[in-house]
Amino acid sequence: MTQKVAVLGTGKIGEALLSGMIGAGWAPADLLVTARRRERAEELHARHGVTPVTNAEAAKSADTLILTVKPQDMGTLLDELAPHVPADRLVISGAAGIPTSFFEERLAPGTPVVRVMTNTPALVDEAMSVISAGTHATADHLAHTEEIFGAVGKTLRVPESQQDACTALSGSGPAYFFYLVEAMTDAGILLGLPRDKAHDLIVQSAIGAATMLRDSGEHPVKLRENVTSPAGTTINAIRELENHGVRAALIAALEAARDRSRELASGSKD
Ligand SMILES: NC(=O)C1=CN([C@@H]2O[C@H](COP(=O)(O)OP(=O)(O)OC[C@H]3O[C@@H](n4cnc5c(N)ncnc54)[C@H](OP(=O)(O)O)[C@@H]3O)[C@@H](O)[C@H]2O)C=CC1
Ligand SMILES: O=C(O)[C@@H]1CCC=N1
Repeated sequence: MTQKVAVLGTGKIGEALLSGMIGAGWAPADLLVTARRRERAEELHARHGVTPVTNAEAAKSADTLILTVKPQDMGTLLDELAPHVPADRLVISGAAGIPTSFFEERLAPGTPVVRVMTNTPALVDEAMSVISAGTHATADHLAHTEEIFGAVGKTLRVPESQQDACTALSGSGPAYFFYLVEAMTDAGILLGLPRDKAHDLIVQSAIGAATMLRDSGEHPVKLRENVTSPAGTTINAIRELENHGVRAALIAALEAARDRSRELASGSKD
């Protein structure tokens, strides 16, 4: 039997997921999308051949509903959806912070809910998607969710109690690396390199380091030690990073992201 999947609130994450699913073999005819603005719905149809519908139509005709609106818009979307979602639909939330109980309290009793935190490398099929079951989600629901998010990268099951931490690490994670590249490119300019050359040097170093982290099987400390020659250049840079508290800043930054994820749990506008 064909499984229809609807993405509700198809913005950056929703579109990356759609695109990956189509690339992995899903038929556009089996994919429904909703958007708040008509021109956005038309754009998605033109780009991917998917069918724009209303939120209520999606709830009635898709087997799986993937909700990818901002956390602050989730309450409004659920108010609109709840009367139309039969209890046998799988509801997957891609929103930061919002617990599965938020959905279970608003949808028909027994509705299976799965919470997923993915990240923007979904655009290049290198996402990290972290998956947790709600009260009524079964092994089949988790497997189906893995099949969907597996189209855009890696998946990992975690207890829901770890979702806010995972949001801080991998959900927001790409932003920290982009920030580092931006700062290191600025350093290149300070050292007299043209911006485009500095950018290329840093990006290729990032790709090389990421590939080694993934493929070498070595601990990051060992990989760093291999770059750090006695009385060499790298140790001078590392001393400055330590002097400026970069390690402590990163720990505090991720803790702040985790805390914000917790605050988003209510789906309120604050
Ligand atoms: N961006 C990221 O790196 C990540 C985001 N997330 C989570 O994914 C979710 C989406 O984020 P992102 O894609 O960045 O956000 P976007 O703003 O790009 O996408 C959300 C989309 O939902 C639309 N929308 C809002 N309300 C409704 C509604 N009632 N009916 C239909 N469409 C609606 C918005 O319309 P409009 O364009 O008119 O505003 C927008 O296009 C968030 O919950 C976020 O926490 C998770 C991991 C990473
Ligand atoms: O910043 C945010 O709230 C979203 C969730 C994880 C990444 N971006």
